[in-house]
Amino acid sequence: MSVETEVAVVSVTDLVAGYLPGVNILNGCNLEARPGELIGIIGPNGAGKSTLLKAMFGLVKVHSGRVVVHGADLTGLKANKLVSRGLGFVPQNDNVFPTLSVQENLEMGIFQRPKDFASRFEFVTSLFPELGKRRGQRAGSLSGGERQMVAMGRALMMEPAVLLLDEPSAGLSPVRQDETFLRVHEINRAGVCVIMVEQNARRCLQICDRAYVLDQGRNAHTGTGRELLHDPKVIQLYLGNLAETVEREEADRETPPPSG
Ligand SMILES: Nc1ncnc2c1ncn2[C@@H]1O[C@H](COP(=O)(O)OP(=O)(O)OP(=O)(O)O)[C@@H](O)[C@H]1O
Repeated sequence: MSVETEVAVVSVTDLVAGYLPGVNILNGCNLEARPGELIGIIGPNGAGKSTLLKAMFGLVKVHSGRVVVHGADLTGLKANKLVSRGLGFVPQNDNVFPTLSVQENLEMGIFQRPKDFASRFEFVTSLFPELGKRRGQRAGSLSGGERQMVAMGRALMMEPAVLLLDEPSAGLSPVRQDETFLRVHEINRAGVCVIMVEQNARRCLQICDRAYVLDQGRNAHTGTGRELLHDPKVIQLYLGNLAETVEREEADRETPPPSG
């Protein structure tokens, strides 16, 4: 075992997984997240990014390979077991109970440890003060960005060591997307290791410590967010052309990403 693997919060090794027998979507993915890291997963449509998160969270059948959390092999465990072993997952869709209030949604997040509700509610509302103010409001009546906060808040109730986020900015307006990236950054700064799948690759690379580019169910590139943002191959294949990159960087300089 390498030193890096020993200190990893999560390590995924040679993961082969898929929805149907004999049809692999992941063809040997590897990923590692160390304490306090914000990890991005980007890549083209259909690359298997969401499938990787779902396989880590026991929602997709793993055919071979391993998912290790804090040194324990948790491959193939069911989601409820994984939650109590330190994994949190926020799916892209249907991630709140719309008929329940904000507070009830957060209570659902910690039904396994109801006695800890008050202290975790305090932590979550320190990150998302709006949720405290709207605790009695039905989640279904919130905006897309607010619902995303409820979903992240609910996953944070169980004090996860690692939070898996599937496209948190999907379907939000550019302003709300920026706000969501800021929130993700704050969650990470509060000490939670975050692994985030994102369609908005550029924004994701700007805030993450390291990222993995997936293509056809395999690792295609790995590096720091900064390295990948400036890697000509990654730019050409996944971020648009160079001229566009320079143009966008100039625009981004006017609206800088959250500083760490
Ligand atoms: N429930 C499912 N049953 C069968 N195949 C599925 C299912 N969900 C996804 N797939 C297939 O798995 C492949 C990878 O999908 P996945 O959603 O992981 O890709 P992605 O990289 O997250 O793509 P996108 O950026 O478009 O969301 C696709 O070919 C998709 O059709």
